[in-house]
Order: sequence, then structure tokens, then C-alpha cells
Amino acid sequence: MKQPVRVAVTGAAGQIGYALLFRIASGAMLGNDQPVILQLLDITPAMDALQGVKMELDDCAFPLLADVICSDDPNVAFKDADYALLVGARPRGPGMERKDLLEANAAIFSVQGKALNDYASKNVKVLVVGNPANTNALIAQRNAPDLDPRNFTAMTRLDHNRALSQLAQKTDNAVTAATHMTIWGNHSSTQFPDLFHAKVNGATAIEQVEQDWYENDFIPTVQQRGAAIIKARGASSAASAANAAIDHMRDWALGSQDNDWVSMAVYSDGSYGIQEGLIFSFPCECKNGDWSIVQGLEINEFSKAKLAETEKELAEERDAVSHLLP
Ligand SMILES: NC(=O)C1=CN([C@@H]2O[C@H](COP(=O)(O)OP(=O)(O)OC[C@H]3O[C@@H](n4cnc5c(N)ncnc54)[C@H](O)[C@@H]3O)[C@@H](O)[C@H]2O)C=CC1
Ligand SMILES: O=C([O-])CC(=O)C(=O)O
Repeated sequence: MKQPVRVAVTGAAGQIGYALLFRIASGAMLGNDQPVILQLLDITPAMDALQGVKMELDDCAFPLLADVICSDDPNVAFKDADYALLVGARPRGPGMERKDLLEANAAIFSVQGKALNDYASKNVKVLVVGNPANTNALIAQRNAPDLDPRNFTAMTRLDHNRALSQLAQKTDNAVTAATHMTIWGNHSSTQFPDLFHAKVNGATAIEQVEQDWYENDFIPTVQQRGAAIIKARGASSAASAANAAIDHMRDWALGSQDNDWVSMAVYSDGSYGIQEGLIFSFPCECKNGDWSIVQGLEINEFSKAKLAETEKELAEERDAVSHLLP
């Protein structure tokens, strides 16, 4: 039997937390042979609700769940954490853009970046889900100077999965026929879902759909899907967001599929001309517990303009929180 690993989850009493924790404890994220210790963080007024979640985790009698620690102190929740899923943050309501949450949520991520720096494992794999996810990840990363910036990622896997599903449905295929999807840039309405490199049944996707559908239906549908869910449900995506977080962490830890790639917002090393240091979503391959940006894709003029737009937005978000970036 493997030694348990420590998985910290923030916002654990919230709606994504409720869809996420039971799947982590069941082995869906790190494998059916990997015991886990859940280290759950929420704010003080949510401690009763968090205890209720812990009671339910106990009541599942998950064979892989070695322990559950509940706390309102990030220094406790992140202690020796091998994985950290930073979900805890305010969600947006109808009519808001995700960056409207920057002021409310940014401070959370400077505190948590410092706590990760001081208490987590030096190899901790961090996924930021709380919005605006890319810039919150940047804040956490910059407040953790002793950790490798590559340890900090933000979630665009939900956008990636949305795009796969839309493409498969449009072309009348099973979702497994759609591969090589890329979400470039920010988890926001400027994100660029790329069908020039995506494939359906192994052939270039853009050649199997009309350009008009791509530009005027597919791209806005994927960009606005979060808002459409909020309008329909009266609350933001939770089960699909939790599912995407599981997918992101599983692939990072255990490897992505051969002959395919996934979208992850990661520390830009200047690939594709994107400013170094931004947390930008790229096509990534995962192997041996590490990710790398897929290199050498040709970027046409249409895509170049889209990449520039989402990069500009991320640079503006970064500049708006410069007081939190040591
Ligand atoms: N990146 C992505 O694709 C997605 C991101 N999101 C974002 O995820 C975040 C969480 O969403 P929900 O679970 O629906 O919200 P929620 O409001 O149901 O839960 C948030 C939880 O975080 C807790 N929290 C607040 N401040 C905290 C702090 N300083 N430390 C620890 N916990 C704290 C709250 O008490 C609450 O329990 C939101 O910002 C939402 O916009 C949601 C869907 C997809
Ligand atoms: O749209 C929102 O605010 C929640 C979210 O990030 C998503 O569903 O992609």
C-alpha cells in the first residue's frame, strides 16, 4: 500500500467543494491505489458546515481516505500539502465578469500563497479554481518566492471540456472523437478556443465545420458558457467545475493521454511570444508528474489577434493587483 498524500482543498464547505471532495476521496483524482489525507480549509463562520461535510466523508467509509483535517487556518490546512486545490473565493452573479471579483478575492490568494510557501511541501502542485483564476494564481505564485513558479497553475480545463463537447455535438460524434483542443489565455470571455489544431477523428477540426459557426457560435458559446450556467441555474457551475479540477490534477499527477494534450493555465516562459510570468493557458502535455507546453504549433493571423487580446487582458489584471505582487 502506498503512503497517503496530503490534499488541501480551500472553500471546502462551498458548492464546488461538495462536488469535489467525495471524488478525491474515492480515488478519482490520484488513482485507486493512492490513499489521501484531506486537509480542508474554509472561513470561521463555515466551520459548522465543514464539520457536516466531514461527517458525510466519514459516512462513505472510503477505503482510500486516511484522515480528514478541518481548519480555518491556512497554515494548518497547507501543512506538508502535496496537492492544493484553491477553490475558496466568492463566485460571480448574473451580469458580472470574472475580473469583477478581483477586488473581493485577490487578498485571499496573497495570504494563501504565503502559507503555501511556508508550510506546504516544496513540490506542492497548486491548482487555482477561484475566480479570476489566472490572476489569483499569479498572486499566490508571487507570494511564494521559495516555491518553483511552475508549481502554480489555474484551471481552464472546464473550458477545454466544454469546447470538446460542443465540437463533438456539432460534428455528430462521440466526445472521444474530439482531441487536441486548446484553450489559450485567460479563463474569461477573452479566452481563445482553437479549432485550427483540434481534431475530430484524427482530422483537422476547422475543416469539418463552417468558419461562420466557428467564429459566431462556437467561440462565443465556449467563452460565455459560465454565464449561461449562472443564468440557468442561478448559481455558477459546480459539478462540472469539480470534474474539471479532478481531470486537471489527475493528468498533472499521473500523465495526460498519449497523442493528445490538455489545456492548463501555467507560468509563461515566453512560449508563443506570451509575456513571461503571466499565468496563461497553453496546450500542455503531462508526464512524470510534470507539465510542458506543446511547442511548434503554427499560429495564423486570426489566432494571433485572439492571443494578443487575452494576453492584454491578463496584463491589465496583473497591473490592477500590482500592490499584491511582491
Ligand atoms: N476556474 C473555473 O473554471 C471555475 C471557477 N469557479 C470559481 O470557484 C470559486 C468557488 O465557487 P463555489 O464553490 O461555487 O462558491 P461557494 O460560494 O459555494 O463556495 C466558496 C467557499 O469558499 C469559502 N471561502 C471564502 N473565502 C475563503 C478563504 N479566505 N479561505 C477559505 N475558504 C474561503 C466560502 O466560505 C465558501 O464555503 C468561485 O470564485 C467561482 O467563480 C467556478 C466554476 C469554474
Ligand atoms: O462563470 C463563472 O463565474 C464560473 C466559472 O468560472 C465557469 O463556470 O467557468
